[in-house]
Amino acid sequence: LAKMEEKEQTPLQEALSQLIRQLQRKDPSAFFSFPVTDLIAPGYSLIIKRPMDFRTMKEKVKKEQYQSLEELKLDFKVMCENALIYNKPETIYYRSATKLLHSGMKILSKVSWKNLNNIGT
Ligand SMILES: CC(=O)c1cc(-c2ccccn2)c2ncccn12
Repeated sequence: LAKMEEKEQTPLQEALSQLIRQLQRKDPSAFFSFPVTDLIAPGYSLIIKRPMDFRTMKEKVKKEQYQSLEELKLDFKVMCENALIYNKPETIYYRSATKLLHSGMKILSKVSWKNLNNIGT
């Protein structure tokens, strides 16, 4: 399909996209919406080995690169932990990451893979 004609999402992809939308609501400042660049964060790419952000997660859903909810949970945790590694505790990014990690894991612990799998069955 040409880029313009979006492919129909499977029920699973739809559920995962909805989950990411829920998690993004916990990042009102949109600090985690896009990949962190070395431009805004000097030395970032040298310090952070596994960068992750919500846009990348959404792309992975579209490319059906998540085989399980666990893999999405892992990317979410890595995204938050990267911010705790790179940023100093007193920064807004560190504080936002702490809050996002807690609120996000609450959301993710409520979602069971089973009911995600049963969608559309
Ligand atoms: C998530 C993160 O570590 C982050 C996001 C940002 C960010 C994200 C959007 C707009 C401006 N800054 C940022 N800036 C400097 C240092 C770290 N960051």
